[in-house]
Amino acid sequence: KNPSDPPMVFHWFPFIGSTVIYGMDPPKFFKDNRAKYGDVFTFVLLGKKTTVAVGPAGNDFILNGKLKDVNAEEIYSVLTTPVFGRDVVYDCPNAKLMEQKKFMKIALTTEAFKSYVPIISHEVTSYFKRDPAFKGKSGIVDIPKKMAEITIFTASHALQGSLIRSKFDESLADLYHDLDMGFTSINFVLHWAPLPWNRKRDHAQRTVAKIYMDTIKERRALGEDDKELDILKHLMKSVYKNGTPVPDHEIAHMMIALLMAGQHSSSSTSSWIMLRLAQYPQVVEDLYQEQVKALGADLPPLQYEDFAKLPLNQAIVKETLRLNAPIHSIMRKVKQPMPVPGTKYVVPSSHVLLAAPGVSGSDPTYFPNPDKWDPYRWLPGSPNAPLMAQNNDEEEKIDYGYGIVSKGAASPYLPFGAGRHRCIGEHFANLQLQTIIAETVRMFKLSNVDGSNNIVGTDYASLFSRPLEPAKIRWERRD
Ligand code: HEM
Ligand SMILES: N#Cc1ccc(COc2ccc(/C=C/c3ccc(C(F)(F)[C@](O)(Cn4cnnn4)c4ccc(F)cc4F)nc3)cc2)cc1
Repeated sequence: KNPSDPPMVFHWFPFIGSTVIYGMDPPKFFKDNRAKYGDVFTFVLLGKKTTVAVGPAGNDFILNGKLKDVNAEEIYSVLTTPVFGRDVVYDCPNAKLMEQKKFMKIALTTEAFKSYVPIISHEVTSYFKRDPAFKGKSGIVDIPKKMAEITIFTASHALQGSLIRSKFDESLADLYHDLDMGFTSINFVLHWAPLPWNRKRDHAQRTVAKIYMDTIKERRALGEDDKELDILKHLMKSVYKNGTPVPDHEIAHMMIALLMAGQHSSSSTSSWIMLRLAQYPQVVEDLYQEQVKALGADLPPLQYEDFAKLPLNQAIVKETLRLNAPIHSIMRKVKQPMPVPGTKYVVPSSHVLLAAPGVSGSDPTYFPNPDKWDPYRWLPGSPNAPLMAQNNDEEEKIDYGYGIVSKGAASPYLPFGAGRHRCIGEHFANLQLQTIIAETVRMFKLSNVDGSNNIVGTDYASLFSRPLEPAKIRWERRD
């Protein structure tokens, strides 16, 4: 035992270590061990020594780690490459990922977002009108299944274009399901195993990639007639710094990556949002009134500019992501010994680093009454207002090759990560989720089936934490 090693969480068995107790409830595991060992401690996760560093300093240490010290692709590639396909995201040097993120981010323009709002609105309202679970005056529905469908339709149509969206009504839906079976945290370990779902995953990956490549050819043939502002169109025109145009198979694989990212994060988050609104029916009424006051009692069709006038609608997404972020653990391989600033610890190169931004998101130092879901805390004048470590304009900014991002070093609220691997889908996700909320509260009142203000527990076993199912809520159509 090296005196500079961070403290080790007590465990009975080698290899298993603390895997099960961590996997059951990661936030509780982090909180309990933070109380015992402080902000930096090591635990054994499936045989790997995993050093956790929590709090704003821990977030900064890991998320702003230097390329020479920390590596994401060594951890994630075994999970993502079989699903996304080769040569993209974690199956290529980081410099290439930075260029791929630049291409994706450039496509997500304000002009594109303005075109997305009517698309997302229409997908939501037509879904609620045609789905049998929402027939009649009121009813009870298992909401996660419905939100998974709504998010795949809205994300595929907006981000991938109407041609891809139309294919989700046919073959793409089942193929997506097979691909999704391979996107599980079990594959962090058993990615190599010839398990039945891994064979289905591989077949689905090849078939979906081919659908994208055929669509690319279709749209090339359309030429200037093709007016849609989706990412696929933009990637077809993208060229790497070394002069190479992005190959069709890489475009297809990036589109699969974006589909998986957008789908899992938004379907989990939108499910949590619906469950929170059912937990607090008064908030649904406040959201409805907010729209009436800001947009007029006749509630005209939503447009991009409206969301700036709906602060409570925006706060719903922020507060839900504070307590129910889909990614609870961000991991990096340590490449060379890393001294932890302000401590005597040095993290050895055999360790994996784990950042858990959600820990500071639930820390009373920054969020008074942290365990209460209170969207009003993000609006001026709330007693539970966040005590941010420092305000945003002082925050350090940096460009890793895909645009200026805040280092987020001091921020206790990082549901979209920070630094080189920071999310590029944040603005799309916010637009998509806010549109879903605004359309839903126009059509329905929501409440818990038993009228209580309880909420279901979290399933941490899957790759993205999500509500334990079934998660039923009661809806009532507004007359
Ligand atoms: C509520 C929605 C979302 C949340 C909470 C979320 C969260 C995150 C987080 C925490 C990271 C950092 C991962 C790491 O550091 O290892 C990340 C990265 C990323 N996300 Fe998202 N995300 C969301 C939606 C999206 C969407 C809609 C897209 C695509 C359209 C997307 C694409 C990406 C990409 C490309 C990265 C970069 C990964 C890297 O550089 O290694 N995300 N996201
Ligand atoms: N016993 C037991 C037992 C033990 C442990 C456990 C559970 O332990 C863990 C540990 C870590 C994790 C990590 C989650 C994780 C990381 C990366 C990714 C990702 F890469 F995939 C993503 O960031 C996703 N993303 C980004 N934005 N939106 N989505 C992404 C990036 C780019 C891209 F283009 C597409 C992408 F979609 N996805 C998820 C999850 C569970 C259960 C049971």
